[in-house]
This record gives sequence, structure tokens and C-alpha cells, in this order.
Amino acid sequence: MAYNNIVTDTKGAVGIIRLDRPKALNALCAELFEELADALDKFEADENIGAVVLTGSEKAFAAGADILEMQPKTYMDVYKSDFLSHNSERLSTFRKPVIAAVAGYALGGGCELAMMCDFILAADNAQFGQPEIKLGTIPGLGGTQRLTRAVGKSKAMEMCLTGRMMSAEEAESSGLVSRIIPLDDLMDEAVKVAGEIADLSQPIVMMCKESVNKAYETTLREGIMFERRLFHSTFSTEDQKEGMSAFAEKRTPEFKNR
Ligand SMILES: CCC/C=C/C(=O)SCCNC(=O)CCNC(=O)[C@H](O)C(C)(C)COP(=O)([O-])OP(=O)([O-])OC[C@H]1O[C@@H](n2cnc3c(N)ncnc32)[C@H](O)[C@@H]1OP(=O)([O-])[O-]
Repeated sequence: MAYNNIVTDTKGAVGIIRLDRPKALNALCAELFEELADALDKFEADENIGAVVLTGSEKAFAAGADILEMQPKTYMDVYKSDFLSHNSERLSTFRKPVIAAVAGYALGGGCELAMMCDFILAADNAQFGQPEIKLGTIPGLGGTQRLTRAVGKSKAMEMCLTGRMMSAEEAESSGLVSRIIPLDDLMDEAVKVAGEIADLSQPIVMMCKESVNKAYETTLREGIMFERRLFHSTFSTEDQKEGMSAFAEKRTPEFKNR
């Protein structure tokens, strides 16, 4: 598939997806979602890729779903086509770690896309928001749910009801992003961290991601049982033997991804 709205690249074992629709501040049109899903399918199937970085431009990670594309749609259009239920959710089912490297605007669907990633590294110029309310609609890609889980009800409610933007500092202090990086260093740092993760055992990393994500979907007791079972299952892998043997023998582990 030829891409018109994204650019993909690799650096070692890191897959990079850059949203690249500059004229519309990377607004998420249907074609972009289709391309993003295709790129994710390819990176997921590629055994040489251990982690992915999703980024945009310095001005915008993504300024939201494409308003001009949505504007003429009727209720019957969106209901019958189950608008947003297909390619736009692909990121949330991706099994390898994905880091969002966010600079500039991450608004509406852009903020929701960043929140589907496993963690967010924010440039110091990043701005997050769910401004859908100002357009006479509400978030439709998980914003009311993931933002509430990330920053708590009071701040999420304020953000969704007012549509105001949150600075990188506020996003970090409220737990939406894991760290703030100077804009010029953002991609280098994101690729470095992704590379460190990709050097670990891929199946163990996938289990760890699955277990952390379980915390969003279950009770504490069930989540702890799920984690315990996955933890037990790591003992069936060669990589657990290698990791612990390497520690005992004071050497660097050589993971084989099995
Ligand atoms: C997915 C699930 C549900 C989600 C819903 C949503 O996300 S709802 C969306 C939630 N998001 C919002 O409500 C944010 C909407 N965007 C804004 O408020 C402003 O663009 C800004 C404050 C981000 C930047 O202001 P600035 O003065 O620096 O820049 P500028 O304004 O001059 O924009 C440059 C060009 O980009 C264009 N374009 C930008 N965004 C979109 C878009 N989403 N769509 C389409 N096009 C968009 C803009 O029209 C212009 O094109 P033109 O005229 O040159 O052909």
C-alpha cells in the first residue's frame, strides 16, 4: 500500500510511524487511519521490529479527527458504517510496545490516538486537549474513558466539558505523559527508549504490556491473578532462564525471543 498521509521508517529494531499530513495539521482522515492500520499490521508481523514510535510534526502530533470530513455526515452515515470502529482502533490492539512522541497539538482524536499508545513522551511544546465539545460533539475514540483513567475524573471532566488545552507540564504532573523532553531531542530520546525495549525479550515485553493494560479492564484482585499467571508463564521461556542466568554470571543477557 502506498501511503499519502504517513511515513514509515525503521531504526534497528524500532519501527517509526510519522503522521504526515502537514496542510491539515495531521488531522486524522479515513485514509490516514487506513494507512496507519496497514503500517501497524506490517510492524506487528515483522519479527525484526520490537517496538514502535508514533509521532507527528513539530507543530502537531494530530489536531484531531478531520472536521471537514465529518462535517457532512448524518447519524445514519455514521451508525450504518459504524464510523470509527475499524481502522481507527487498530493501535489499541497492537501487541508490541508503542511510544507516542508528541510535539505540538494533540487534540481530539490526536489526544485519543496518543492515549492508545503505551506511554507518551511529550516535547516541551506539546498541548493536549479534547475540544470536541466546542464542535457540538463529544470524544469518540476513547477520550472520555482513557483521559479519565489517566488523570482522574475532575481534570478529565474539566478538559472534556470546557475543551481547554493542557500544557506539557500539566500533562506530566497529572500523569497523562511519562516525561517531558526538549523538542529538539524528542525523537532521539523516543527511538533510544524504544530501542532499549526492543533489545529485551519480545514475548516477555508483550506479556508485560498485556498485564499492565489489564489494570484498565478488571478489578484489582482479578488483575493481580492475571499478572501472577503471566508471571508464572515467563518461567516456561528460554529468555527467563537466560535473563536470570546472565545476572548470576554477571554478564549481559542475550535474549532469543523464545
Ligand atoms: C476521532 C473521534 C472523534 C474525534 C473528534 C475530533 O477530533 S474533532 C476535532 C478536534 N480538534 C479540534 O477541534 C482542533 C481544530 N483545530 C484548531 O483549532 C486549530 O487548527 C489549531 C488551534 C490546532 C491550530 O491553529 P492554527 O491557527 O495554528 O492553524 P489553522 O487553524 O490555520 O490550521 C491549519 C490548517 O489545518 C486545518 N485543520 C486543523 N485542524 C483540523 C481538523 N481537526 N480537521 C480538519 N482540518 C484541520 C485547518 O483547517 C487549516 O487548513 P486551511 O484553512 O489552511 O486549509
